[in-house]
Amino acid sequence: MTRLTALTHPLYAITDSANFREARLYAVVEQLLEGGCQLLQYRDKTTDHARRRREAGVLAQLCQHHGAALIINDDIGLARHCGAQGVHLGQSDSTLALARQRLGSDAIIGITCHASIALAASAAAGGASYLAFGRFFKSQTKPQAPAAPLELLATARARWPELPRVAIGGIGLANAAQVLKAGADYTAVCHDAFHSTDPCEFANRFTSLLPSSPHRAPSIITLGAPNP
Ligand SMILES: Cc1ncc(COP(=O)(O)OP(=O)(O)O)c(N)n1
Ligand SMILES: Cc1nc(C(=O)O)sc1CCOP(=O)(O)O
Ligand SMILES: [Mg+2]
Repeated sequence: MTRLTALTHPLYAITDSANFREARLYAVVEQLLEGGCQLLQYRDKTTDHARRRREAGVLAQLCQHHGAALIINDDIGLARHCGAQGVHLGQSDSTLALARQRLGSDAIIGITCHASIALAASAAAGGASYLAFGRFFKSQTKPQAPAAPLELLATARARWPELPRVAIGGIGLANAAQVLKAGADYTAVCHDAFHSTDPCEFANRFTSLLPSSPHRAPSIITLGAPNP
């Protein structure tokens, strides 16, 4: 029987693969996982397929060891190859339907919706596991990403209360609480997570940023179960 794990930690770490590769990448990821991070995205925009396969394989093992979920950015084939729990797809990537067909009903499939409720409606209707909105702040990793207002998160929560919302773009310890309060379930963080002097402590500090409600919203990703 599949063991279900509720991913309650609000940090969704995204690898800074432009600056961290192989051993240095694994070292930071291990610390983030030790600090409680339960959701990791491998985002590497290169075409070095051998290294990408190697790194994704090691990250899959590290995540499994810590009970965390590994999501692969853009690449459904790599997600299948390394046994990741899902993929993240943007508007110019493969389709949600193809990802669902190739990865199955339990897979976590996240969709970039930028600042658009119309894109979110299409992702929700197509069976997305989470909706990603952003960029909310100035991003060092992707400065050209289109900006989004924080109010969007409450609008999405009202319309799809059970569909997890991920916020992205320039998020760190200084503004994550604001984003969670505005209606995000998860804060996706690349630069600040990988450039922290103590990634374990960085991840750990996100635990105390959760909104004070004793019951987290129903929109929590569960590993091993179709979502939402
Ligand atoms: C959690 C999350 N949200 C948004 C993105 C951006 O995806 P995309 O628009 O496909 O851009 P790239 O990341 O592929 O450059 C993401 N990766 N993760
Ligand atoms: C990959 C990505 N996508 C974004 C979007 O808005 O779609 S912002 C972004 C970069 C996130 O990294 P950082 O935490 O360093 O800002
Ligand atoms: Mg993409």
